[in-house]
Amino acid sequence: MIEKTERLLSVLKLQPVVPVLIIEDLATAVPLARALVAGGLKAIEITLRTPVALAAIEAVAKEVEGAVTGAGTILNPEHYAAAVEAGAQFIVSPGTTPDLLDAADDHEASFLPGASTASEAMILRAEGYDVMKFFPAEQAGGAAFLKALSSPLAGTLFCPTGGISLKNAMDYLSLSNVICVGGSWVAPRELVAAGDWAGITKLASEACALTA
Ligand SMILES: O=C[C@H](O)COP(=O)(O)O
Ligand SMILES: CC(=O)C(=O)O
Repeated sequence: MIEKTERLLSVLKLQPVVPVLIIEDLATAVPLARALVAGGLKAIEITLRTPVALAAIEAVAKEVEGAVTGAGTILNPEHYAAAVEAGAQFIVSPGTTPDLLDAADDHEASFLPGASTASEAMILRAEGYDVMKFFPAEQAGGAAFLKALSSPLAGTLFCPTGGISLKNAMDYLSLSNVICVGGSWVAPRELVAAGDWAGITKLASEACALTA
C-alpha cells in the first residue's frame, strides 16, 4: 500500500492540474493528449463515460510519449480491470465502494478514491488511503471545507475536482492538504471539436504556471 501511495503521489506531483477528459471522438484522443503534454500536463485522466474511453486510454498509453495515462469514472471492479487492461497507470473514482477497494487490492495500478465528507475520508483513512479525490469540490463545500479538514484529518491529501477553473484553482492549490486539482477546463469541448491543439497547449501551460 505504501508503495502504491508513493507511486500515486509521484504522478499527482507532476503538475498542479490533472486534466479530466471525456473523449467523444477516438481520433481526438492522441492529439489532445499530445497537446496537454506539450503544455506540461503529463498525468491525464480519461473518464469511462463514453463508448470509446477504453480505446482512448489504450491509444494514449501506447502513443503519447511523456503521458501518464489514468482512467476516471471507475465505478465498479469490471471498470477497474478493463482500465488496467487498456493501460491505465492510475485509477480514479468519484466516490468509493467496498467492491472498488477490493478491486484496488487486486491490481498494481494506484487508486485515487473519491470522498466528499469527513466520514468518507475517515473510512478511506482507516483503509490505508492517505490521498483521495474530493468530488464534487465546489458543490460539496469548496476550498473552505477542505481547509476545515486540514487540522482534524492531518496527513490526508486531496485532489479536489468539480467546478474548478483557472480562476479558483489557487484557492485550492494554496491549501496545505491539496496536492493538485482536477478539471476539464483545460480541454474545452469547442477547442477539441475544432482540433485547436495549440489552444489546448496554451490552456495547459497556463494551468501549469499556476504553481510555478
Ligand atoms: O464531471 C466532472 C469532472 O469530474 C470534472 O469536473 P469539471 O468539469 O467541473 O472540471
Ligand atoms: C469525477 C471524476 O473525476 C471521475 O469521474 O472519476
